[in-house]
Parts: sequence; structure tokens; C-alpha cells
Amino acid sequence: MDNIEEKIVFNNENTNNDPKTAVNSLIDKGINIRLNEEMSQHCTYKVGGPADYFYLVDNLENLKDVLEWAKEFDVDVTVIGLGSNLLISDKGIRGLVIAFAENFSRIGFLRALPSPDFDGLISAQENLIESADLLEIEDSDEDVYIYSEAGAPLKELSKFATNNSMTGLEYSCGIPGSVGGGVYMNAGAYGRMTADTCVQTYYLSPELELKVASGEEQEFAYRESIFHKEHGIILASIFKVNKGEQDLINSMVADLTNRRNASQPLEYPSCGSVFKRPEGYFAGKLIMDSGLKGFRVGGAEVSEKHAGFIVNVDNAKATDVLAVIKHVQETVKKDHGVDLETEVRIIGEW
Ligand SMILES: NC(=O)C1=CN([C@@H]2O[C@H](COP(=O)(O)OP(=O)(O)OC[C@H]3O[C@@H](n4cnc5c(N)ncnc54)[C@H](OP(=O)(O)O)[C@@H]3O)[C@@H](O)[C@H]2O)C=CC1
Ligand SMILES: C=C(O[C@H]1[C@H](O)[C@@H](CO)O[C@H](OP(=O)(O)OP(=O)(O)OC[C@H]2O[C@@H](n3ccc(=O)[nH]c3=O)[C@H](O)[C@@H]2O)[C@@H]1NC(C)=O)C(=O)O
Repeated sequence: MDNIEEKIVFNNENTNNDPKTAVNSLIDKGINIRLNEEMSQHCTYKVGGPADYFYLVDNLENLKDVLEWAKEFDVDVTVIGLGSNLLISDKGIRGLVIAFAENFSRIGFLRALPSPDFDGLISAQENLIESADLLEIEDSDEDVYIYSEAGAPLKELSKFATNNSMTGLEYSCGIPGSVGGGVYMNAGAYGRMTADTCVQTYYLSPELELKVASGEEQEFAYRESIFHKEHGIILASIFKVNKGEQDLINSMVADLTNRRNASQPLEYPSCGSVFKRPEGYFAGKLIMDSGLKGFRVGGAEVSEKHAGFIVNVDNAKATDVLAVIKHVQETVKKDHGVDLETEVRIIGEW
């Protein structure tokens, strides 16, 4: 973890104390910072009020400028991906939201694992290869590296690998989050997780130093990673895959898609699983056994199809979802003596 490659130097020339006035100079430079952005359009729950400032990451230079501005004016920063694991308050988010999505989402093959430093990141970005055909891979033992920026959807990363006959990322074909969110949370499904393939991650520390965590330095555990402890902003990761049989890959993707469609209420806005798996139990089964399927507050309801999901069935407010969460936790504790810990990240001003 001591691969600190570049410290971003602060420019403290600004004599103006008002972040709103100062943000205009960033906007004048062409950096797309929006004011009072409705966050319901940036999360899969479709709930949540406005963020004071909203910046969709496009490149490292602009990101650096925006973070310097936030640091200088003591503006709180919240980092999000595709908003698939968030419950955002109805009052919204004070300060700046940085979102990794379509504008910072390149994916490509690399000829080798790039060096764990700033030069490695830049060289990876400049040498992306579009198709596995150009790599001339001989056999399935050969390691193949895929670079992905934080804003790429996990589904696109999975599709890129599987369309190129690469195996290892099939499990993420239906996961609605971003690569950055997936690495941060060590996203997983059907017995596989990000930790299985993610070999290197480039991120910014809270001090705005570029850092790199390789292999076990990423400290992946169930829905955990080093980036929680470090409060790191994930920029890009490298995944190691292998050449596989296209027919087998296709049938695995079809099977996982069918299983997900059969068991999860994908027809409604949600955050996926609301609770982590408590050790020795399944959250959904405990909630179902407590008779809570269909329990509703306002427009939020425990799913009839999968009790581990709380779905937005009718213009729910964030407070509706939170009220259902609290009732579920209290009931399961009373009935089964089990504490349900939320997996969803509850953010904003409550
Ligand atoms: N298995 C499944 O079916 C499902 C899985 N999920 C998983 O939930 C996760 C949500 O991903 P996504 O929607 O993109 O994330 P979100 O936008 O939901 O953000 C969730 C949290 O991840 C952290 N985060 C997101 N992007 C970054 C980044 N670039 N750098 C640092 N931290 C980041 C932030 O944590 P903090 O607030 O602490 O800064 C944020 O609050 C993924 O792992 C996704 O796979 C979600 C739904 C279903
Ligand atoms: C959806 C998410 O990820 C999901 C991932 O898609 C699935 C599939 O692998 O496994 C986890 O769900 P899960 O723990 O609910 O697993 P499931 O396989 O759906 O269910 C576990 C068990 O509970 C039972 N179950 C589930 C729901 C229900 O209403 N009743 C019930 O009895 C199922 O029959 C099964 O025997 C992940 N969630 C967590 C918190 O680990 C997410 O992270 O947001």
C-alpha cells in the first residue's frame, strides 16, 4: 500500500470564501457541475432529494480540480456509482456528489498487468485493446487482463469479457452497479465475487494522493474492501480472466439470468438486497418467516417475490423505505433473535 505515486498539489490562491461563487470559475472552465441535482434520477430506488452540487466524473484533471475546490471550501464529498445500493434521503445531500458513470467508463484488454503507479494508470488508458483477437491468446492457462474505469456498468464489463470468449466475469452479467461500486462493495452473486478476478485498483486517498492496491492489499471480504477503511475514491481496476469456451460461457450467462429473473423483483425500483446475509441465515428467509412479505409503509413494500428486497411500488419516499427497514429489523430481532445489518448505504440529510 505504499505505492504513492503522485500527490496533487493544492492551489490556495482563492481569496473568496463562498463555494458557490468559486464553483462558477470551474463551470466557466467547462467542468459540468450542476446545482440542486435531483438524486432520484441517479439511483435505482428512484427516491431522494437534491444534491447541492453534482459532478459526473469525465477525466482525472477535472476531477482533481473539483476535489481541490471541495477541499478548499470544506464542502462535504459523497461518492456514488450507478446508485444501485443507495437509499438517499428525501431532503437530499448537502455538499458535493461525485458520480462515476458513463463519462468515465472505458473498458479494454491490456497486453500485461500495468505497473502499480501513476505511469501504469496512464499507460493502461493509452493502450487499450478492443478485441481479444488482437491478443492472439494460445490457451486457457494464459492470464488475460481487462482494464475498466470506475463508471463502467458491471454488466458491460461482463459483456465485454463474455463476448470475447473470456471466462471469470459471467456472475456479474445481471448486477446493476458500476465497477467502482462493485470493487468498493466486493459485489457478488451466485457464489462468485469481485475479489475472484480483481487484481489491481487505482484510487485516490482523502489526501488526494493516487494510490494503488494490488492483489491481497485490496483486503476483500464479504461486501468489504480496503477502500472502506481508506475512504478511497476508486478510479479504475484491472481484472484477470482466461480464455474459455464460448458455448459454456453463453449457457452460464443464460442460466444466471434465468435464476435472477425467477427469484428477484426486477420489475420494481429497488436497491437489491437491503440486508447483508447474517451468519448462518438468509435475510430473505427470516423476513418471510416473520410473515412480512407485503408489509407496506406508503409506497414501499417488502417484496412478495423475494423478502430480502424492499421495493418502491408506488412513488415511495425515502422515509417510507426507512420505516419498512426499521420495522423489519425490529420484527426479525423479536422473532428470531437475529440482528439484520443493512447492506444498502443510507446517505444524505435525514
Ligand atoms: N448482487 C446484486 O444483485 C446487486 C449488487 N449490488 C451491488 O451494490 C454495489 C453498488 O454499485 P453502484 O450502484 O455503482 O454504487 P452506488 O452508487 O450504489 O454506491 C454505493 C457506495 O459505493 C461507494 N462507491 C461507489 N462508487 C465508488 C467509487 N468509484 N469509489 C469509491 N467508492 C465508491 C460509495 O460508498 P461511500 O458512501 O462509503 O463512499 C457509495 O455510497 C455494487 O457492488 C453492486 O454490484 C447492487 C444491487 C444488486
Ligand atoms: C441482490 C444482491 O445480491 C444477492 C445475489 O444476487 C443473490 C444471488 O447470488 O445472493 C444474495 O441474496 P440472498 O442472500 O437473498 O440469496 P438468495 O439466493 O436470493 O436467497 C437465499 C435463500 O433464501 C431463500 N429465500 C429468499 C427470499 C425469500 O423471500 N424467501 C426465501 O426463503 C431462498 O430460497 C434461498 O434459499 C445476494 N445478497 C446478499 C446480501 O448477499 C445484492 O447484493 O444487492
